[in-house]
Amino acid sequence: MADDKLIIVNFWPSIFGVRVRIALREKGLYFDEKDEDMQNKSPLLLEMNPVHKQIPVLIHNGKPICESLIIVQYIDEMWNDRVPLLPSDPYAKAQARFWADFIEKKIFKQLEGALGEKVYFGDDMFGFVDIVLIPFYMWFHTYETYGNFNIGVECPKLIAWSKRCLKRESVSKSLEDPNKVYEFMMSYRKKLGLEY
Ligand SMILES: N[C@@H](CCC(=O)N[C@@H](CS)C(=O)NCC(=O)O)C(=O)O
Repeated sequence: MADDKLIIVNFWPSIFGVRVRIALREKGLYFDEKDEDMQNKSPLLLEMNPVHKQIPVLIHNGKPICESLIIVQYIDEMWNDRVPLLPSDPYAKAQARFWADFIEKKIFKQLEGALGEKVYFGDDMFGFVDIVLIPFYMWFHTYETYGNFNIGVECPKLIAWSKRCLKRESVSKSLEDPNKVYEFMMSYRKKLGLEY
């Protein structure tokens, strides 16, 4: 639909918001974004997501869709005439949903095993699981610094996969600069009175 109006209610460092950006860009869709002040949520956010009052919310022609995984699946179903983000085979689809759910629990090491030698999580097809996981990349530097570990040493295949994903315009245009995210975290912790 050419006259679709799409708005993401977002907060720029959010991993969840980036998923929505990537999915829309994979489908070649134009969207606007409204950045929220999370300390002072807008009436729009409270109206669009009255249950959780969280970003991201995708507003499609005035109607809100909440929860990033649900939003990405909505985008895939709504624009099913373009590159699919989920496989059509029910078993492969169930597997993709399983790993997306798993990512929500953030267990990277086992994801390294699930990726194996594949180009993307959906074999040659960049899709749902890739979209759900890649936004964490912009936080890797912050996790590593605060957690004092090196993701590249622990999970080299995940890092190589991240680089492949970053070659896609939908991903590189959607992710924020990891240094900017780190600076945001530092100033946030400072504001909370934490030393480091
Ligand atoms: N399960 C949600 C998580 C969204 C989420 O945690 N959003 C955070 C920002 S990254 C938020 O809005 N926090 C504000 C709050 O919880 O009051 C999703 O996948 O969309």
